[in-house]
Amino acid sequence: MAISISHLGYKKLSRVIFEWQAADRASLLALFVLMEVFSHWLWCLFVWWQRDVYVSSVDMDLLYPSWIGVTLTGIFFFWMASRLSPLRKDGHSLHKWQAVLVAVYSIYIAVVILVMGHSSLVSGVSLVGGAMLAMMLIRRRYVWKAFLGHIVLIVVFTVFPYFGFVLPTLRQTAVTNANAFPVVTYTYMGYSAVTSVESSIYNSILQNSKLSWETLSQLRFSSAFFWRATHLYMALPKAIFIIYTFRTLLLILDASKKEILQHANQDELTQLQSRRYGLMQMKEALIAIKDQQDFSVILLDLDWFKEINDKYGHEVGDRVLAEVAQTLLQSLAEETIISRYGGEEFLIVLPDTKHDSAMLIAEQIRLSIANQIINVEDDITFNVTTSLGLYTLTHEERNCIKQTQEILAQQEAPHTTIQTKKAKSRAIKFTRDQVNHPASIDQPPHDICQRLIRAADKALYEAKGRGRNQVVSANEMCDSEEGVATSLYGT
Ligand SMILES: Nc1nc2c(ncn2[C@@H]2O[C@H](COP(=O)(O)OP(=O)(O)OP(=O)(O)O)[C@@H](O)[C@H]2O)c(=O)[nH]1
Repeated sequence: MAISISHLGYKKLSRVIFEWQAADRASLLALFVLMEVFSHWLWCLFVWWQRDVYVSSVDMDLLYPSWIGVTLTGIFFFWMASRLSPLRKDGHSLHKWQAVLVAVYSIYIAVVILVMGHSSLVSGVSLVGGAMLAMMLIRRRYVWKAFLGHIVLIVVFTVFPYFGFVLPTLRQTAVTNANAFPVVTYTYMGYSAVTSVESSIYNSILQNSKLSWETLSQLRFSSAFFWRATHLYMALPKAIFIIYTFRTLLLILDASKKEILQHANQDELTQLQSRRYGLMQMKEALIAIKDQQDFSVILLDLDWFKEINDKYGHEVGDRVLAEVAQTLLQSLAEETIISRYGGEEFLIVLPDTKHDSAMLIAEQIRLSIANQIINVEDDITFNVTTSLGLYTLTHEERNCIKQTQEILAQQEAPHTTIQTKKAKSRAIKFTRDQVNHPASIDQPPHDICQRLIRAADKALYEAKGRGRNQVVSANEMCDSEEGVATSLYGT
């Protein structure tokens, strides 16, 4: 393998395997197959060793050619595992080798199922599990084709006997005496034969309702027990291994999903929420707000930031942004939504905060940042100032919006209730789009976040115009002029 794996822990090792090159993963699959073939080889050795015991359960004439077949297949996969890794750069022949690998393995497994007898456990695990494992490690197109071919082979083998073809099977199959113990079986057993074998085993083991070691050791003479144990031996280690690999894959997927979400939701430089995630959180907070609660939004922009960049360089500019973000995180409560809205602009959402409290908080933020000393080098320090625009959506205004939504909804209906003229005219524009997108009148208008931010932005613009390093409230501007109100309620 290309990577030394001795020092890697379980999780790291799992991740490393999925980051391997295609050729290394294909040779890993060849090695897994080799392990499986070797376990089949050991089974043949065991049966040959105990041939006196199993001569009545296993067709010994077929055991030897099967054993030779298993040995040759094992040598082939051993050779293939050693050939695949050096193929890393040659994609074309790698594809060819992958196709050969799955084709030979599919035929091998089909023959194993055939000669071992149709155990649903072995065929199920091989068909589904083998395909899943191979899809993780080599080209999916080949595995898919092999999977379909495998299904065809199983169907063909199943219907063959109905056309008079005798297929070879290692299993001696015919019940000669189901009541004797040890039971000798020669045919493929039907349900009633299996039941009688089970009950004779049960009666023999539990003599006088007690477990007897002597009768327990006699179990190995039972053909039914032997073949069940064989099928478990063939299927279970493979099933456990495949489920383990799948679990590992899912763990890696979970970790990757978490990483991707973190990248999408977090701004890398400041570690604050990204603009998209901040807006999403803001909308959720707006939906969750209770009847009597007010909702405040602050837009904060660094003053003369271009000059800082020009004077000290972009790296220092980046550090300023990161330090301002840290100040925001430290000075605001946990439920506050803080996101990087643009280059040097931050959006702060204060759910359940009245206008006066929000003004106090904004003023505190401004002071904290202004008092923060930025060190460029040992002897060079400076301060940055910020301008903040604030807007508070009061619960009265929200009620007004809600009422207007109701008015517009009722205008669709034949009977309308009488509403105050003022509320109607203020809110009608705000909710016009909502009626065009009729979700629910309990939901805020779909672009309400943009409108609140737009109002805060007007106030921010005003703060810049008044000389920077100050907080301006859009609500106070709203009381003195119509501009902000129009931007909030208009389109
Ligand atoms: N270092 C750094 N600079 C950035 C980043 N994003 C935006 N900027 C810079 O921020 C500056 C913003 O400049 P302006 O929009 O003119 O604003 P200003 O200089 O702060 O002036 P006022 O906002 O009017 O006080 C630009 O020079 C951008 O290049 C960033 O991530 N890192």
